[in-house]
Amino acid sequence: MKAGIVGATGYGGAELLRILHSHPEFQVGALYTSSQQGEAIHNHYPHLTENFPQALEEINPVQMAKEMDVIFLAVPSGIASKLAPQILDEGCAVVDLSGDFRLKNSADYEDWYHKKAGPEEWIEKAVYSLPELNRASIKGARFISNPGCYPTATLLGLAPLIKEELLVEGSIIVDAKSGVSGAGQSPSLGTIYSELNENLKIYKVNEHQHIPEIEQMLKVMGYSSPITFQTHLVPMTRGIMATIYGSIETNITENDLWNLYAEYYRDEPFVRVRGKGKFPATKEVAASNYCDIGVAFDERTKRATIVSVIDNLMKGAAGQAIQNANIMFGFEETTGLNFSPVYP
Ligand SMILES: NC(=O)C1=CN([C@@H]2O[C@H](COP(=O)(O)OP(=O)(O)OC[C@H]3O[C@@H](n4cnc5c(N)ncnc54)[C@H](OP(=O)(O)O)[C@@H]3O)[C@@H](O)[C@H]2O)C=CC1
Ligand SMILES: CC(=O)N[C@@H](CCC(=O)OP(=O)(O)O)C(=O)O
Repeated sequence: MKAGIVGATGYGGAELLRILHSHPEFQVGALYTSSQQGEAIHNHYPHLTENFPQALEEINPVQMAKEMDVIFLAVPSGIASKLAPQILDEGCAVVDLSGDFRLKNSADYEDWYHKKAGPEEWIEKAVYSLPELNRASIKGARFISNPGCYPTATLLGLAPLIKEELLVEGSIIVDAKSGVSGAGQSPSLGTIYSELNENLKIYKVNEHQHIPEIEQMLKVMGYSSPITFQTHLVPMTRGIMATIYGSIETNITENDLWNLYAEYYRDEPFVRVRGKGKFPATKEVAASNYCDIGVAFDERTKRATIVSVIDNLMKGAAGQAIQNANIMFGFEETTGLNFSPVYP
């Protein structure tokens, strides 16, 4: 299968290349760029020297669709909404890493992303794919909308509680933290060293574009109240930790909660539930496609605390995109993704 990558010079693109380099089923057919046509990728990323000799090509959706079996869009939101329809119209499969086709309600997209939504027809056809929660709907799809990084950590952390209808409506609070690679490679004041180093900042308070994405999926799963969701920038390169709080009125113990999570994720290759009293750290999933989860229940406050960690560029972006592409094309879901985390 020939895979083309648009936005290969970005962080998500670089991770796609790292995975595809040793993927037995997908071969990197072409790399596309809006700014570096004719250059070799190793001029931008010396760590890829000799891995990908082909020159970066200009973005021509019709041509790309003719030459590739699947196109990964690792471009900013607002760009994918223009490219994806043209590629799909030519019959080529697309996996979109951006937020452009995740929200089924265009008005929500325009409110939270402050950009014009893509064509209604393709918003409807896009399959929002978090495999652990809805892998059945991915098989046979041609257009995958890959979930956001924070929603992946949050929804995997919440799913067992939502499925068992244990959470009191309106009680979910998510305190999420991300490494700076989550903001991509383009420099900005907030991401320069002197602003980040020895610092911890909250951002997009009550305005984060991932709030409607999480709420949309929770609704499908049966929980319809709004959530409180806040994001913080941490002076580290990779990783997301979502610390999730929710009230439980049913009579349960911490042991019950742990058994629920262990059972729910027992057969999932990429979700690892920590043992009782143990909580994951971001480094324990670095550069891997794992989501690691720890759970606790405070019998005094009747509140559950769920800690969910992922690598934002892997399970939060490129890793999950390949996982989805594997399912879409009928390959073993874990193909090319059996990385142990990098530690320390
Ligand atoms: N970083 C993360 O942790 C996550 C990112 N995402 C999403 O994935 C997508 C890629 O993110 P990321 O790799 O971090 O971003 P980067 O900013 O690192 O890279 C984006 C790439 O998009 C290309 N690009 C920029 N403008 C245009 C344009 N007008 N037309 C076509 N291509 C353009 C650029 O490549 P060139 O100049 O070569 O064209 C650039 O390298 C985004 O939508 C992001 O929101 C999703 C989950 C997590
Ligand atoms: C640290 C950091 O800035 N993270 C970014 C993640 C954005 C992202 O991945 O955007 P979409 O999923 O919406 O495409 C943010 O919080 O906006």
